[in-house]
Amino acid sequence: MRKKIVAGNWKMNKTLDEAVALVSEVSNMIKDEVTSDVQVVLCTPSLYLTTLKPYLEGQTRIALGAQNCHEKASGAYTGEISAPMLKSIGISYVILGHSERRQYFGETNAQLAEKVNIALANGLTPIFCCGESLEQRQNEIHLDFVRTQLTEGLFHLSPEQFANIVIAYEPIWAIGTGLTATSDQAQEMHEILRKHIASHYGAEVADNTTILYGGSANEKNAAELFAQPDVDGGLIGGASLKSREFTTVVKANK
Ligand SMILES: O=C(CO)COP(=O)(O)O
Repeated sequence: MRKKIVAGNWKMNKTLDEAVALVSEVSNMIKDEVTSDVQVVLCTPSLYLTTLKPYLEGQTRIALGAQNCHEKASGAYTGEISAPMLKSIGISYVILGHSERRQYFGETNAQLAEKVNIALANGLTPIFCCGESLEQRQNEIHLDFVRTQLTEGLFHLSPEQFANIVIAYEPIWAIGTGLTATSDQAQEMHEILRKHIASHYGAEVADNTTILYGGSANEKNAAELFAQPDVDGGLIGGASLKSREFTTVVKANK
């Protein structure tokens, strides 16, 4: 049985006081209202992770995650954060290859393969993002494009390593636009990705891989998206910045 996950990607939002308030509210709501075994991951700005950790003490259902890490362990990379640093503060998840990182920071599949390696070597679970642009979808090259992102970013891993990967399918045209993929579009891509994983690692590994959907997922559409057989949860941007809305999304992942 694969894990159900709802992860919040806060991106570059919230001051420290706001972050503490949001984590506290989410923690209380989840404690009181969520009975299912869904794993919640809060990917806050890295700057706050150490401060936020005590606010989740004893809260088994919520983990903290980073939004990126560097592909090297240490060195002269001003402004960067490494996987060993995240490990040293007890962080368990890291988003890798978000389309905003690919677009604004030029991250490539080859570089992401290195980031995945160092994240795994430090006991972090990568949430590996993939997804096509609107133009690629209109030109009907989106399936191949996303399959290649997985092949080049992940398929060098052994089956044992791959078992620690979470995939997030985030069509770029749906991110922050209010334009969600329909549940059929999400299911179609998730099924294709699972088959692609099966073609390389076999059906058992593919069946056990958690594949999240991201892109304008919110309290209104989450239940329908999560009801799709190959959609195991969500990577939530805007809707993770409000405690009530995010908790409603978490509860939708039954
Ligand atoms: O990029 C996303 C999560 O990583 C999705 O963002 P939105 O939910 O704001 O569209």
